[in-house]
Amino acid sequence: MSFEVRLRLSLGEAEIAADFASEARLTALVGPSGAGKTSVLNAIAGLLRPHEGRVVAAGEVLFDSAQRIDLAPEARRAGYVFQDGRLFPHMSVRANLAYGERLALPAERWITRDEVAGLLDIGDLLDRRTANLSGGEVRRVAIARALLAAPRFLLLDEPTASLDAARAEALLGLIERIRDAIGVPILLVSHSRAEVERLAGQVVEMG
Ligand SMILES: Nc1ncnc2c1ncn2[C@@H]1O[C@H](COP(=O)(O)OP(=O)(O)OP(=O)(O)O)[C@@H](O)[C@H]1O
Repeated sequence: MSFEVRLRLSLGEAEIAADFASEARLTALVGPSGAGKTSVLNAIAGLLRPHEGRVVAAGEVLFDSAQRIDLAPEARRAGYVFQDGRLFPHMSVRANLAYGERLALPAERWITRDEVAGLLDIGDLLDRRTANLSGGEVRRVAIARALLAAPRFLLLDEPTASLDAARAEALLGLIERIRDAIGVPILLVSHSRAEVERLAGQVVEMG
C-alpha cells in the first residue's frame, strides 16, 4: 500500500477530513481551493496533528490515534516539496543539497548528488545562490534536496503552479522519471486536470 489516510483535523474554523487508500505509484489529491489538500500533506508529514485517524505511508504506520502512534516529523522520512520550495536563501544550491543529504544516514541513501543533479538537470546551478533562481529552478532544486534525504515517500504540493508551459512540461517529465525509475510512492496535489490524467494511477477528490 502506498498511502492509507483516514483523518480529521481542525484548523481555526475549518474542519478537514480525508479518507483514502491507494496502491498507485503516484496518487493525485485534487479539490477546490480551501478543501484542505495542503493540510492533509502537512498531517502526513507530521507538521499538523489530526484529532483522530490513521496515516500509513509506504507500509509504515506514521499516526494512529487509537494505538497512540504519532511519529515525529523527522522519523516519518517524508520528502516534502512545499509549494514555495523553502530553500535556504543564504546558501548556495550545493549547500542546500548537502543539507538534504545529511538528513539521511549513509546506509539509507539511494541516490547520489551527481545522479540527482543529472536527473533534475541542475548541474549548472550548483554554485548559484538560491535567492536568485527562477521558480522552475527552485522547484527542481527543492525536489533534488528532498530526494537526497532518502525519503520513503514524496509529497509534492502543486509542483508546476506558476510555471510557464515549457517549464511545467519539463518538470512533469521529471516527475514521471522519478515515478518510474525510483518507485517511492508519490502523493501529488494538483489543480491541473491534464497533469493529473498524465501522472496519476489513482485520483482522490477532496471537498
Ligand atoms: N493555520 C491555519 N489557521 C486557520 N485556518 C487555516 C490555517 N491553515 C489553513 N487554514 C484553512 O484551512 C482550510 C484548508 O486549507 P488548505 O491550505 O489545506 O487548503 P488547500 O486545499 O490546500 O487549498 P489551496 O488549493 O488553495 O492551496 C482553508 O479554509 C484555510 O483557510
